Amino acid sequence: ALKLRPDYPEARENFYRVANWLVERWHFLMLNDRGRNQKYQQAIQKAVQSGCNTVLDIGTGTGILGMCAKKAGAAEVYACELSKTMYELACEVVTANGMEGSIKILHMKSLEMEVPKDIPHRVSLVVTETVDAGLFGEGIIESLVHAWHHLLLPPQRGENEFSEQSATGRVIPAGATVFGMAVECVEIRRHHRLCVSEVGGLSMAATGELRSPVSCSSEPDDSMEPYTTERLSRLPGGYKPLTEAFKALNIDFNNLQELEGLSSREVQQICLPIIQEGELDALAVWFQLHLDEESSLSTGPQEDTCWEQAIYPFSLVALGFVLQPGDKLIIEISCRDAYLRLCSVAVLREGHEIRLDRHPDAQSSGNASKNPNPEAELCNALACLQTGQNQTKDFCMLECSEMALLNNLDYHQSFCSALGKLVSRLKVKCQKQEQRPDLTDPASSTNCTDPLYVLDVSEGFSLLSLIAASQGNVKAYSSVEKDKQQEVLKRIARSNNISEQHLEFWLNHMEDEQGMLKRPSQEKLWSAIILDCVETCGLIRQKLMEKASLARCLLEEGGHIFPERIVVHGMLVESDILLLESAVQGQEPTLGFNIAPFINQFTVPVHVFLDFSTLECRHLSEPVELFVLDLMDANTNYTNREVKVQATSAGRITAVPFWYHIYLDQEISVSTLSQNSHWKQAAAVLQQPLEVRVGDWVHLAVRLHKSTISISAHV
Ligand SMILES: CCc1ccncc1CNCCCCSC[C@H]1O[C@@H](n2ccc3c(N)ncnc32)[C@H](O)[C@@H]1O
Repeated sequence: ALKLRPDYPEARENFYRVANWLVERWHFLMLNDRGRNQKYQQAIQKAVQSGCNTVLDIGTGTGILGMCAKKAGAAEVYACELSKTMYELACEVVTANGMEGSIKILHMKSLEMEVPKDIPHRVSLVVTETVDAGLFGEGIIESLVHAWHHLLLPPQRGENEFSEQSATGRVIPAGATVFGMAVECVEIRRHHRLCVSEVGGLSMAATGELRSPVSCSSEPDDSMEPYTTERLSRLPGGYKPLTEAFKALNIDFNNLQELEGLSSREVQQICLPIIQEGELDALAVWFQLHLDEESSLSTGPQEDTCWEQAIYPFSLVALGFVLQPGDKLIIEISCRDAYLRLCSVAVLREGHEIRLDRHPDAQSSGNASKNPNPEAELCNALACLQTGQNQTKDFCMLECSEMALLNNLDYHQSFCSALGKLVSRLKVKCQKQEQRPDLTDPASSTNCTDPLYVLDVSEGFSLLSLIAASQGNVKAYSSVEKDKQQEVLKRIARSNNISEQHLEFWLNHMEDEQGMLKRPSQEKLWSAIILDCVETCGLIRQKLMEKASLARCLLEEGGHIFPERIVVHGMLVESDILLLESAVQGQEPTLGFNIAPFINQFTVPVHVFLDFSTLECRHLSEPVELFVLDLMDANTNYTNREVKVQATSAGRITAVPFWYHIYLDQEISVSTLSQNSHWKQAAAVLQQPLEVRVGDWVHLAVRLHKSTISISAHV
């Protein structure tokens, strides 16, 4: 659609969302990582010069590694790519670099490839970088086992073998070493477990077990992810190592037996001394990719690498459980279902062991007197872990952003105050009408014992309906849909003396947005409607203004929409990392190959899921108000605004990060940039960086069209 009508705004907005999805952001980071590209190039050159002259690039992406092999003089180069978009891109890139005749690119997964159907004979070299932050997440083990069986010449046997290199197969990278470390990190903790005992005046004692989608149990459960990923060096508040980095696993990609044995390797336990006091929040995992004997790439947190680490959050032990120096942490490592799984199973403290695999209330803190042989106790603790018999099944799963929202006390306290103000204001109004009924308008006669109606159409898990109901004489409607989540709300309501009939559930997924937004009943209107305005990624929710105008018609006299106003703030920054994550910067980082113009078609002008508080950047201006959205009065809204902002430092403006002050009423507001906000921020990346001197006035053209913010700048 964009190719046909480049100015068509809907296509443009959808393209951004689609482009973000089609081409993963790490492509830009990878291609801009000159060090990585050069290391791969050198390893490939050495292999080709030593005789590997038929090459297969598995997961070619833009084709860069295949082109390296060709340029190094390989006689035959093949490449395969499972993503259609990347396959087509690779074809364009190879053609643009004059190699279309000499690299055969296949749009298929390597596992489907056969000799001679897809490639005429077995190759002597496979290059690939099909790895994710957890190493195995892109299926590299399975791909290499298949490659050794079907696509590669047999490996070199022993040193004395005289067969020349070209008759033997080899893989680049040659192998990997996986490292781990136990960390304390509040930022991880608040995204993966409930950290508060009371929220918005509601006790959370009755919630039951709440879990994020990341399970650290060694039991593979399809609804859970084995790990999440974070860039430890960029987490707000940082992290605290609780153990030295330990070597978790070594794998040789040129050893088929080792590759095949990986998933049946017995579970490994290691015992780690705690080096400083702290709460066990997660295990962080990274790796070294050994391209060959000489060079390797690392994804470690201490490197200046751009890669994320795999994070295994810990959530089973009671909050406030502090590890002490002298403790020993027992960790279990397994990769049975092709995923690397690590979990902490026990702590050895002064001769007795504290099991970490049970829920706190089932804690049997054996002690030295009762437990003469802690190791025996530990072994049977681990044994029972194998069967997973002690994983409590009845828990409620929340997204990480929902868990962080639940832990956001300021957000809920603000709503509690704003709703309280509205409810008392409406009650006073009603009493006045009761004392002096307006005879000219019989409909205005209201019975003040009737409850007020409040509707919460927040996306996902939300406590706001309960907070409304807890104001007294309020009938609250919630759009929470999942059964388990509704049960949690009911349990919280009961334990906070909110009667069942003051809480109803409406389903949010009615066929159209009108479906959800209706009157509470024929003769009633809402006193308050709570809308969800900003997505976790930092963008305005789609169709927000339509929903707001619909909601306004459903309010009773004096009723209110929450929030009533959203003020968008932003500032001018110079940020190289944002450039590196959004577009390939010329030909130089990509070894002189002409790749940038092709992959940069997928550049999106707005970058999302940013942590602005830890983004490496230079501030070139003060924060400035960019835009105001009034949800209570549509007439004051506009779609364009010219904002002038003065540069306070000289530099090159590359982006305009923005965030929101969400006004619940005239005085009470929450910021999406606040310290324990569950929101991330977004940034408009400028088409062309803009040089400014101190004092220069920069004109920003801010446009909001269908919830998509676009910003252009000129001096
Ligand atoms: C230091 C490396 C690093 C460390 C941590 N995080 C990121 C990185 C950077 N590498 C990320 C690559 C990750 C994606 S893999 C690259 C491309 O290959 C494709 N594919 C994947 C498997 C596969 C297959 N069997 N057959 C054909 N194609 C295949 C994907 O469709 C993708 O386009």
